[in-house]
Amino acid sequence: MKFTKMHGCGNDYVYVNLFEETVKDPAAVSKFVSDRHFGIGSDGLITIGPSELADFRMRIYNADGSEAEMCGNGIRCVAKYVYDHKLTDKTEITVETGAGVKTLELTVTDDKVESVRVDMGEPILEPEKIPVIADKTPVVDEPIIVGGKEWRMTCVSMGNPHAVVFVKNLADFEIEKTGPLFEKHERFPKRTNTEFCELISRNEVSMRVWERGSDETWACGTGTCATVMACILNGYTEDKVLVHLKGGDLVIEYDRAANHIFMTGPATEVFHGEIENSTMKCE
Ligand SMILES: N[C@@H](CCC[C@H](N)C(=O)O)C(=O)O
Repeated sequence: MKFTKMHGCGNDYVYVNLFEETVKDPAAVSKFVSDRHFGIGSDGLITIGPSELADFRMRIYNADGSEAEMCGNGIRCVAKYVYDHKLTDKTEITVETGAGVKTLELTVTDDKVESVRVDMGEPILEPEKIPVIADKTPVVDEPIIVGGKEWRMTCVSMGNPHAVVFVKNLADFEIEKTGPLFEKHERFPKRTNTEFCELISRNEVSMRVWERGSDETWACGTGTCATVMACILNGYTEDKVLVHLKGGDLVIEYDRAANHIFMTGPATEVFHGEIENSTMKCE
């Protein structure tokens, strides 16, 4: 199986081009390739293939093999892959995801994609659609007991579920202790991604993320959008925010008139490789 390793702000995936390759058991392949000791090393697997609804279709599998609806950093890398590998010459493309069709604008320098602006669509705030067990809409600054302590969360779906929690002293925050308890908390029927954030100003936020199915990652595009929406719902920031993540920065803009969120950020190709299906025990 030929693959390409790419990342967006350090959120890294193994990408497989389904125009050339077949992946029979993506959940098992994702678990194998994601292993940083016995596999390739990544936060999961992303496949790029044909679509009947859009220019391309992407599917995203977390490191534990579970399939997610959408990946913000991944979709920017998909745009870079299809343009740089000459599957398209368009600089505005559409990509089908489990969270609907997204439109992307590519910024190209020396015939390579440098950054991508994605229309991430409407933030979803109804608890049953996120899903989170709560009795009010939107779920803003809502108390939740996790690990014997009361926290406050704001919940947003960007096609996938997010709980946003504001903390002080983010650098020292014990994310590996609290993240898994949020992820598997009974109030999240489909588990959740959790963003822990510290406000810097009305236009700047720092964020760390515990991802459903992939543990702590260095960035999360959908999580960054959910964070900015949570900041706006709590009255903490303006509509355009620079978000600092462990692996880089993303710019998120909420267009109130359209009720759409736009994400702009980099996409990077690291290396290509080939791996035997027998090595992955997925023939
Ligand atoms: N890293 C991603 C989100 C990947 C999926 C997530 N772990 C989930 O299960 O919903 C991003 O950049 O958005």
